[in-house]
Amino acid sequence: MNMDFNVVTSRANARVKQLRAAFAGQARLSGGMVAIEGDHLLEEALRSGMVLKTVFVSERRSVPGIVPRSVEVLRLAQDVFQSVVETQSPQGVAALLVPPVRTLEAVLGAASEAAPLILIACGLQDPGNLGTLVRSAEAFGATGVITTPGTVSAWNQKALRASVGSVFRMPVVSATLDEVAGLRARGVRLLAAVGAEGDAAQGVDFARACALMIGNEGQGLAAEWLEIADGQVTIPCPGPVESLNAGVAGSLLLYEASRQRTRV
Ligand SMILES: C[S@@+](CC[C@H](N)C(=O)[O-])C[C@H]1O[C@@H](n2cnc3c(N)ncnc32)[C@H](O)[C@@H]1O
Repeated sequence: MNMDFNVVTSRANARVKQLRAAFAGQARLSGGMVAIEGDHLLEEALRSGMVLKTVFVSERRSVPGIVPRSVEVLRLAQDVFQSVVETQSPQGVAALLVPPVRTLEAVLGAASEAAPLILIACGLQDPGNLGTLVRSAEAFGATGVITTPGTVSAWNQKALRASVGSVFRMPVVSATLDEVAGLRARGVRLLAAVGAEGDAAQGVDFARACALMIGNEGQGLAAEWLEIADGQVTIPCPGPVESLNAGVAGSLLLYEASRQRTRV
């Protein structure tokens, strides 16, 4: 299908409008689709088995060779392309994709996996932090990531970029307080990451099934999350800082869990 095409010169083109809505995070107008931009994310999306709806290329460049011939491709006039994309991208390629439907069950990992390792982002607002955490979760072998109500979407443009494609592969699911509390009945210990006065991370057993709850950048973990926790864990900081960045704290705890799990 993606051979040669007419150049779309109108911002009123239906697909262009969908792309713009997706970049703006307007799920209803975009038909629930997600926008991505740049060659690297496009490659990661395809490599990760994402279903691409449409690829958009600026008239100034060619269609990336990795795009399957079955995918719809639209060539946009340069001014139309630049008016739609999130950044002033020099790469001139963007795409609409259908995000995969994922369940809480997927976050627990395959039944053959003895001990789920879950990262729970409790009210994180910074998409860079969330993307970083999803990337670290994949790097350190977590089974999935949960976002709680009020947390920025993992499909946000900045979160996608910070995850460098991990969002395409890691199960990231939204869950309520009750659903998270319900994980305890599945044998998952809920560990609240707190800046001070928790058990020192290196003495906590992360090898058993557990979920690490990371709090909001400003307020930390709200009382209701602390109440359902089975324990509190702190990364000791000898330096005179009040707390660590949420993305850093979660990544360090995931590293410690991975270190314990892969110890021989
Ligand atoms: C920037 S901190 C929040 C700071 C907030 N003022 C507070 O009092 O909690 C964001 C989150 O990172 C995690 N965190 C930060 N420093 C940590 C540490 N030293 N040990 C464990 N978790 C930490 C906690 O989950 C915290 O809620």
